[in-house]
Amino acid sequence: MASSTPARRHFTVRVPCTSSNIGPGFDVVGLSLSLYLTLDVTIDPSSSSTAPTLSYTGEGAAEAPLDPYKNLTTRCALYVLRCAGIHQFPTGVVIKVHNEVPFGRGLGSSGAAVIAGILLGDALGQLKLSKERLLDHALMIERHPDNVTAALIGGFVGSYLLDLSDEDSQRKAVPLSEVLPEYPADAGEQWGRDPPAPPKGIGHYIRFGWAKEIRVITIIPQFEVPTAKARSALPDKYSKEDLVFNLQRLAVLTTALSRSPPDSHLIYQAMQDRVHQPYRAHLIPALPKLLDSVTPTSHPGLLGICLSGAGPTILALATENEEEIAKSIVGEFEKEGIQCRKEFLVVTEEGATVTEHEV
Ligand SMILES: Nc1ncnc2c1ncn2[C@@H]1O[C@H](COP(=O)(O)OP(=O)(O)OP(=O)(O)O)[C@@H](O)[C@H]1O
Ligand SMILES: N[C@@H](CCO)C(=O)O
Repeated sequence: MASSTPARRHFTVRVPCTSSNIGPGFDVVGLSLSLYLTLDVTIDPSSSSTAPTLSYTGEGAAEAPLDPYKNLTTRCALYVLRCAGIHQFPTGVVIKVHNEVPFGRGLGSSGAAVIAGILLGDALGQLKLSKERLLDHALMIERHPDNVTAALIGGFVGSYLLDLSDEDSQRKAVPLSEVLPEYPADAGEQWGRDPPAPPKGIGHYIRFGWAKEIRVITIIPQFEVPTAKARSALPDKYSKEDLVFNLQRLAVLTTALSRSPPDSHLIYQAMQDRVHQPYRAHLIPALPKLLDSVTPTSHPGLLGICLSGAGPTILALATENEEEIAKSIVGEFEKEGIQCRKEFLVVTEEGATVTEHEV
């Protein structure tokens, strides 16, 4: 019997940006927000092109590699395919990327790129992996679960990663997003060795509620802080007092943000942090001043303020007066000679999506 030619396909992958930590929840909580990384993907199996053709518009267009073996998203897709025993991309893949998520600002651009790549690999291989299995792959690439879990699941999410074995945590064949700029030479697809599939069920998460009154203000400075640099500024050990300080606040915060009407005094205090922000202050000049001067007393309507992810973006939560709050934060950055853009964002109920279109 003659084998049938694979059908042409057209699908869209859409992944929200994320703000992680929300003060005390370092590497634990993430919030998915309404700036998106979108891939428009067509597959024409009759094409002679073996490597995907990538084009890219929007944030990061000048930096993002268009070589599919170097680009973070397509490397993640290839990782998923190879874990499933599929050694190459299908022929005739054309990917048009449009990105609204600024690079290196603390809004989860790398997490969005990783989730987009995992979903791309799943869709290209028609693997139909479960959300849990998709997350396993993402967590082998971005080892802190906060951004990738919120980007995949949507909403306000808490998560943890099970301890990996020494062998799993050191696998060179995984395209680690913050550690390696690209696959190490001996893990390239032409070497033909497929990476072992990730261990099963390594990421566990829960979605929290989000009070409908809470609005999200992001102030995005015009400079980047690479996450790897912001993580290397952190100490290896913490005092018992500082850990207890954060644990107490995080326990209160996850429920406080779900209650209507939101209690500004409870939330403001519960968003204080001693685990990452103090150690990153030298990377974001206005940060200490901002955290001290923008309060529910000085700015009625404000609920809390913190560094978004590894920074430099500032996340402020408020029930009203968003314009005034944003203006004050922008003003503090301007005093340091730093220009910013402000975005009033919405918490996305839906996480990452893949939509197949008729061709
Ligand atoms: N859409 C994308 N396509 C390709 N590479 C990307 C994309 N988005 C991000 N990256 C890569 O990830 C890097 C930024 O990742 P980094 O972890 O430093 O910051 P971030 O994810 O924006 O911030 P945070 O993790 O604090 O939220 C970029 O410099 C780029 O190399
Ligand atoms: N939790 C991470 C988020 C950045 O990706 C950090 O603060 O380093």
